[in-house]
Amino acid sequence: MGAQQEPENNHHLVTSEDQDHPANLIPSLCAKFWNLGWVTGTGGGCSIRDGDLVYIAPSGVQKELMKASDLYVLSLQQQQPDLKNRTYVRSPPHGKPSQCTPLFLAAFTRRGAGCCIHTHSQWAVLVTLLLEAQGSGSDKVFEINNIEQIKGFGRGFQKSGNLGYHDTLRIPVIENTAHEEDLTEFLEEAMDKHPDTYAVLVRRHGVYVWGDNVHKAKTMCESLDYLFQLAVQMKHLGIPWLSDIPETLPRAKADIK
Ligand SMILES: CSC[C@@H](O)[C@@H](O)C(=O)COP(=O)(O)O
Ligand SMILES: [Zn+2]
Repeated sequence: MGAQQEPENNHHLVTSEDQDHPANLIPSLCAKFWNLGWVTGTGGGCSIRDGDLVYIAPSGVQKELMKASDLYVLSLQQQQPDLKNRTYVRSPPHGKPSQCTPLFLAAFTRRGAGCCIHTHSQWAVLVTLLLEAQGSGSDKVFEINNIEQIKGFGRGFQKSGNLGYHDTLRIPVIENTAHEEDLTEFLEEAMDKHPDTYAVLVRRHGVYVWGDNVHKAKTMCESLDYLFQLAVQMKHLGIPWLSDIPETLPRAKADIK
C-alpha cells in the first residue's frame, strides 16, 4: 500500500520541544522497548493517536534509532472510509510507513485507543507456541487468573475500573500471515469476538496491545509481558495458568463493620 504524499509536507507536526509530544514519544518509547527485546531487528513498533492525527513509524527501520523527523502523520478524517489507499499529511522524504499501520488504525478507529504497541517479545511468541502444542481449540485464547499483575488491566471497552485478582484475563490468539497487513481482518475479527480485550496475540509472531492513552497501553503491555514470562515459567514447572483459589483473602479493614 503506497503512501500518497500531500503536496504540503507539514514538518511542524513532528517538531516540538515537548518530550510528551507523540512525535518525540514514539522514538523514546521504542528505544525503551528495544531494551526489553520488544522491537528487535526492526520488528514491532508503536503508534500514537492525538485527536484526529495518527503518528506512525517508518517500515523496516531500527525502531530504537528512529527520530521524530522520520515519522509519518495521518489524519483519520481525511481517509477513505475503508482506510485503504491511505494518504498522509506528513511524510519523511524516503521510505514507507510501517506495515503495522492498518492494525494500529483498527485499535484507534474500533476502540478509540490513543496508543497501540506491537511487540515481538519472545515471551509472547512462546505463549502462542505453548498454546499451539496444547492444541484442541485452547490454542485460540490465552487465559490466566489469580495473579496480582492481572489487576494492571482495564475491565474492557467503555467499562470503568480494572480486572480484580480473581478475574480471568483472556487474550485471543490469531494465526500469523505472510504479510503484516493481512493480519488486519483477523485482528478485527478477534476484537469483535472479544469486545473487552486490550490485546491480541499473533501466533509465532508477537502481540498487539492498545489503551486509551500511552500510559495505559504501556502499562498493560508491560503487565502482559510479565504474565507471558510468568506463564512460560509456570508451564515449565508444571503449574497450571488457571487455578481455583477460593476467596480466602483477609477482608480489608474498611469492609469490617
Ligand atoms: C523483522 S521484520 C518484522 C515485520 O515484518 C513486522 O512484523 C513488524 O512488526 C514491523 O514492521 P514495520 O513495517 O517495520 O513496522
Ligand atoms: Zn510484527
